[in-house]
Amino acid sequence: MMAAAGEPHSSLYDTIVVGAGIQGSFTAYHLAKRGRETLLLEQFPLPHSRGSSHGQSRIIRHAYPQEHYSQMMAESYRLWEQLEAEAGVSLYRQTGLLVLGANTNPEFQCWCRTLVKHNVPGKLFTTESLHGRFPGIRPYHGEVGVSDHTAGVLSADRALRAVQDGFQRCGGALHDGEKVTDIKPGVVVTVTTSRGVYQANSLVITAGPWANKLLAPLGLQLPLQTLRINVCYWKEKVPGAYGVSANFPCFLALCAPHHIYGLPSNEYPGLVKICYHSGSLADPEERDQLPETSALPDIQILQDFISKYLPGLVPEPAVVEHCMYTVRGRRWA
Ligand SMILES: Cc1cc2nc3c(=O)[nH]c(=O)nc-3n(C[C@H](O)[C@H](O)[C@H](O)COP(=O)(O)OP(=O)(O)OC[C@H]3O[C@@H](n4cnc5c(N)ncnc54)[C@H](O)[C@@H]3O)c2cc1C
Ligand SMILES: O=C(O)[C@@H]1CCCCN1
Repeated sequence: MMAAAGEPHSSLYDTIVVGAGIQGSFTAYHLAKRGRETLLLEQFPLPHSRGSSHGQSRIIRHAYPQEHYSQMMAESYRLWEQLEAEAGVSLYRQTGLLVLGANTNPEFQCWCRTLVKHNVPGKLFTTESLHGRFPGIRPYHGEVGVSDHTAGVLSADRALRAVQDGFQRCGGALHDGEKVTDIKPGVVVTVTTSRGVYQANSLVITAGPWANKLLAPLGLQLPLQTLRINVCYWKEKVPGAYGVSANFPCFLALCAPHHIYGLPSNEYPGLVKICYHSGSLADPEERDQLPETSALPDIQILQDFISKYLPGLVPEPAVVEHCMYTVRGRRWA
């Protein structure tokens, strides 16, 4: 249980942030760095694995088909570097990212245009040069590739800890195991929790999959859906063959209805994290209640992909963890 850091000099905070996932934690951290009296409220004792920010790894990349994401990334990399320096920890490991697809695929062409437009260092691979550079990848249907050399792996859990510690170092108050149960808007907003009542000049809600639950009593709903994601890890037939030290990159394969993505084996030696960028509708309060529908199609899609494209992996998930996505409608947030 995180100790509640220094309480504000007055009973009124400048800002209350609801939700200490990566979004809320960074929001609170940058507010406190700017001298704002900030309270960060988290319903579960930290660290926890119920939301979207937990786990060992995330991909960071410049390459996004969504223009606005690519535009934000230069500053994002700089802010990550700043946090690493302040926290004295390493959070980012450059591995490069390979986007795999058919060169006739409009989405693949969009990725290539984005990389060129933002002068992202990278390389185009023919089917032959792709297999030559990445022997562990079999371009099953003659796919080609384009790489983003700046991409890499962020240590997710370590990043959360670093930014929450930084927030408290800047005088922020972090209350975990304290659920927000009521919000009363007004010139001063009043926030009631399972342990107290607080007031602030402004409120930021970064509740991830729980956002609409918090907004409902205020008569607000966002067009969001929450999905249960299977975070699958697959065993290397030759340990290390798909590892960071074998220069295996993060990858995104545009050869399924939704993306399939993977990271080089690192956090669990001998196991490679490869997931399907979709999942089943789930309430965050009942995330692991299996849906009535048939066996999990995403795992079957992954097994089929791995059998065809990544012959050096055992096509049976060795470990399956879970995470939540919050997506806008059927399109991805
Ligand atoms: C499997 C998976 C892989 C991903 N891979 C990548 C990747 O490679 N690269 C990338 O950039 N992104 C990736 N993402 C997306 C990224 O992880 C999420 O966008 C991000 O973690 C969302 O953070 P958040 O803070 O919005 O949500 P969360 O982490 O869910 O945080 C919300 C927090 O609010 C708290 N909360 C909710 N209600 C209340 C309440 N009433 N009172 C108090 N606290 C409350 C919750 O307990 C939770 O801690 C991935 C996500 C998943 C699930
Ligand atoms: O955002 C990312 O980079 C990864 C891969 C794509 C799906 C979501 N997670």
